[in-house]
Amino acid sequence: MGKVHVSSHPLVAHKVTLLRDVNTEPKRFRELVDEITSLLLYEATLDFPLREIEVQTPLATTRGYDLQWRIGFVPILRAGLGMVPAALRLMPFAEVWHLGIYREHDTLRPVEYYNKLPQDMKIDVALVLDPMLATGGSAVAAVDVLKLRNLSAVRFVGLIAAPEGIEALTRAHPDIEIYVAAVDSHLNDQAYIVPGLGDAGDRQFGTG
Ligand SMILES: O=P(O)(O)OC[C@H]1O[C@H](OP(=O)(O)OP(=O)(O)O)[C@H](O)[C@@H]1O
Ligand SMILES: O=c1cc[nH]c(=O)[nH]1
Ligand SMILES: [Mg+2]
Repeated sequence: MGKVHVSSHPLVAHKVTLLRDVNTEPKRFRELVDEITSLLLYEATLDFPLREIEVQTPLATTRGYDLQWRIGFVPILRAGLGMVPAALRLMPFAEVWHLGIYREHDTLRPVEYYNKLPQDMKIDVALVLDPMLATGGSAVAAVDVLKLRNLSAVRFVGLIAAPEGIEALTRAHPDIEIYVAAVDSHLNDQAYIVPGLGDAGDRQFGTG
């Protein structure tokens, strides 16, 4: 059974507050997305399995560790793109599999528009990256895509979630782990997260 991990790190709380602020400009907004992603990924990888290896220091041979899992990042376009640099900085050996999904304005249903994922992804764990978990439609669709490729170890890493999104994602995929910086109050009548931060894609890329 998966679990919902809501960060209790003081730096995350501080940075999410700046991220929410309507006066935060796209440049600072992108920096904050990057900084919070680093902190969340620290938490999302805490239990990754290790394999013992030997390492030669200038003085001696000693025990060292290598990560056992091959890691893939699955950013959901567009807004998930802003989480990729931090992810690759921490895990430069990981693969990045882009998935284009947008939320249709009227129906709020997820529409997949870019997917070049091969049937055999040759990774052991997928970290789905998307700042917002609102109705959960986009995240559920992304995990559906991964499960069709027989990936069972999937973690969702996001910045802000609505209770409705958490409920939808855990109901559709009870086995996945969810890592977020904050869980907000509710969705408004256009399914925006309240208080939230507005449109994460528009705020990063200045398109609002
Ligand atoms: O949980 P949901 O109700 O599916 O909503 C969340 C989705 O909405 C946003 O993307 P959006 O559709 O705005 O696309 P964009 O990233 O291209 O702006 C966000 O980045 C998620 O992918
Ligand atoms: O509040 C929301 C909901 C969906 N997508 C966003 O970018 N923000
Ligand atoms: Mg958007």
